[in-house]
Amino acid sequence: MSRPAVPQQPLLTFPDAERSPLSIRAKALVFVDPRSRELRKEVERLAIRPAPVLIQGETGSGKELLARHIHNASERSGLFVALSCSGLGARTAQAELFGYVTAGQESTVAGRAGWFGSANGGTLYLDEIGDLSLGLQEQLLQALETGEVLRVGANRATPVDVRVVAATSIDLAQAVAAGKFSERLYQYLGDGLLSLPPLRERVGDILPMAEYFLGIHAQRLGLAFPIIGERAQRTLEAYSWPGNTRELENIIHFALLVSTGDEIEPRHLNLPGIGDPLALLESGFRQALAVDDASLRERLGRWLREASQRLEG
Ligand SMILES: Nc1ncnc2c1ncn2[C@@H]1O[C@H](COP(=O)(O)OP(=O)(O)OP(=O)(O)O)[C@@H](O)[C@H]1O
Repeated sequence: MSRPAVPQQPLLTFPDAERSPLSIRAKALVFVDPRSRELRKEVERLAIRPAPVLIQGETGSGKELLARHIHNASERSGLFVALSCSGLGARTAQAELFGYVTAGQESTVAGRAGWFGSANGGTLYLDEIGDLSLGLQEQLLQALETGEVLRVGANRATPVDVRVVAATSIDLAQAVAAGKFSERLYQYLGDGLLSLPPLRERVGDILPMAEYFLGIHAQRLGLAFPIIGERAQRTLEAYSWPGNTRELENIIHFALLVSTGDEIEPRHLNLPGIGDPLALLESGFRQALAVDDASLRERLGRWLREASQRLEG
């Protein structure tokens, strides 16, 4: 039996308020490292299935970009609606997510439809799904399983055709074990699990991404396109990138603005430790401790101690 059509809602504003103003939305996925290329194959495979997807990855690693890519590759005709579950109001979350009806019908169309209804025919991206309350997790699962939502204040359920792509930066299996996340929803979403490795484990992506960000920011700002010098390249590859791709983009944007010649050098990279002599000495100490030869280790240690005393004095 075919379902009654649900009108498409003319929306949307994406909740971008928490994003760094420096960050721009990449138009392309830069996936060069062998691990990323494997992941890409998995993404293409999952994208064309109607099933939900769960993307697990550290903050800034590219989960939303991947979700957009999945939506585009799925050829679903509706909108891609991005929602951060951590941004939902404690008391209004249910109405925000599933919509509501009011006697006077004075609310806006978007308000009535809720995020779920707004993604009808398209994809609902639920960032940090672990932040959803257990009650809403159950309602979400029910909506996904039945293809219907019950708006707050409504007597009848409304049919919806929504594909969910959820994302998390925490290990949801642990949240399930701790009783904080619904096991059934985890199993439902986990059918399409994508694990996005942190940037430090995709070293082959670092320089191509750096070049890519340099290109788009240089073009946007009308600046000449400097090259990334050999030493700066090694520095970028050796850094641990706790903020992942978003941090890399910010570092490259900064380097573009502060470099004067036609080459980016390590001193242009605003990374912890670079240009800070005490931090350099600290890393020297660490390396000296690892030296096999005891007398050399002792001499290096003495020399480094003297140097740091001079610096501190
Ligand atoms: N593979 C990639 N190629 C090009 N740009 C990328 C890639 N991955 C991420 N980016 C860019 O890095 C930035 C961060 O990505 P995104 O917002 O998708 O990360 P996220 O994991 O969803 O972050 P958060 O955990 O904060 O929600 C964005 O500007 C995005 O366009």
